[in-house]
Amino acid sequence: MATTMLAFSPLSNSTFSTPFKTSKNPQNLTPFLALRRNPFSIRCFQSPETTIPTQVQTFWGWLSDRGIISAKTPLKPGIVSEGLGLLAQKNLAKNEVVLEMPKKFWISPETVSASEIGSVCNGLKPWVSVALFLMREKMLGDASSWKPYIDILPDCTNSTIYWSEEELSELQGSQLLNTTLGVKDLVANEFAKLEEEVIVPNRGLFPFDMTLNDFVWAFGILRSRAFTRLEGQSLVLIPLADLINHSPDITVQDYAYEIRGAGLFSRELLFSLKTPVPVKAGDQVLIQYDLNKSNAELALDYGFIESRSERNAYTLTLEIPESDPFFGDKLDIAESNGMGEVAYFDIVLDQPLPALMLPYLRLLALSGQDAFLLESIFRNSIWGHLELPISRANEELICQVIRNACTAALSGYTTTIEEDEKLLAQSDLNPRLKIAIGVRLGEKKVLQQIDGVFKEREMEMGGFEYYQERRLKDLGLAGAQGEKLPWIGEV
Ligand SMILES: C[S@@+](CC[C@H](N)C(=O)[O-])C[C@H]1O[C@@H](n2cnc3c(N)ncnc32)[C@H](O)[C@@H]1O
Repeated sequence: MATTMLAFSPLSNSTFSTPFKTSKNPQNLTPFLALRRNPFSIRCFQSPETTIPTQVQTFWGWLSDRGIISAKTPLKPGIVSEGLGLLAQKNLAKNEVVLEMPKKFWISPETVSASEIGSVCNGLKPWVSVALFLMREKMLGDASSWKPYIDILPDCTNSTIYWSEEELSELQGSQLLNTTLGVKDLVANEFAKLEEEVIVPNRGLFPFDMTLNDFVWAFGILRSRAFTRLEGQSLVLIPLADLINHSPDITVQDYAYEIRGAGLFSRELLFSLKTPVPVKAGDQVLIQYDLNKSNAELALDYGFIESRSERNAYTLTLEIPESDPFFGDKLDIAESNGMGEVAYFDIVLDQPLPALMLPYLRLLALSGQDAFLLESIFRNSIWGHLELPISRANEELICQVIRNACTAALSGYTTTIEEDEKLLAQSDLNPRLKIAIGVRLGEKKVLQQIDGVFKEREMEMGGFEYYQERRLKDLGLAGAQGEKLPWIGEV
């Protein structure tokens, strides 16, 4: 195997966020996005205040005028430690419906198509068109019919896309840093295209100074609050419902929301939100955003992380190098088994390696005397063989490559696990710094775990049964201990 690549993986299978995929890892820290902010400062909603801000009151009045809420509505917005949130107005039972929002109050790509800018948004990616719509509505100010909603949206969250260069430097060496820079790059590219193809040629519709910062704001809003797993919808903002915060204590898999018909004789669609757990009057209604997201994904999408160990993950990217003399055969075998030239493996702290990782690695490492297994007569049975050790040379190479990659990745961080643990024990840590330390610590622990797994394999290698021994045994030509009988040649 000439090279085995370890890199970050673009992950985003969000619930309450976006269908964006990131691509490559920028190599440096230079932010192309100058967000003017003091290090570790956050404007986002801070500790609870008792009075409801005027914008929230106006928003509530706006919803009430449109008949969306009434005296019977079992929740209302309030200031909580996560910013704004939804507070129960009465005791709520598990699975009780707390909000129903008709489709005409959603902001989706359809809303954009039907709007004044619809004709110039044809062909835009759904998220780009909604981001452009949001930016424009914000700039329209009083002239926007969405103003009461736009006014309650935060200027930023603690998502890493909003971090300053100094804040990002705390993530040095981490996959999250690469992913964040990749996402920012992607957003900047989309904005440049949008500016050239839509904004500038249609100045009549966009008579404002629209900057990359504005687009990043809109992107962050979508990433943190658009619902993406709704039937028939790519992404959709649901005012009021998007004030729901996340609770790490809610671990039910079922989604707390759905789209359903408004009634037997109505063709209207409703977004319906339920509380997944019972809530006492006055307490916050919360949901689980996504049980499958890693801390890095939570940090990127929403700007928070959790302490549960399974949120710590590291994505190994493995690739069949084109320079491999057996590239074609290996690719064919990978593809016949549902994989490809590149494979991403999410390794989770305290959990076993993904089942397909060792077979894929053995395939990548196949060479020399083992290469006969790549011949077409083995095509139907090869994957079964790869599920078990092939040869000592093959297994040694895998261990060596992975352990070297772990050492290289670990050397990229500027702090050790012990230093991070000490830092995290401090009280009053800035939330962004806490996220940075938590994520880099988690990544390092996973890397250490991977290294440990392959170190153990190296030590156990002498006791493994390899392909040739299995084959001899199958043919009844090996002794009880797998030793080759003296008169046996190659099989
Ligand atoms: C869908 S919005 C929820 C409403 C939001 N709190 C607000 O003030 O507009 C998601 C954002 O809320 C905040 N949030 C939600 N749950 C949180 C949690 N458990 N811890 C910290 N922040 C949270 C994060 O800023 C996240 O990006």
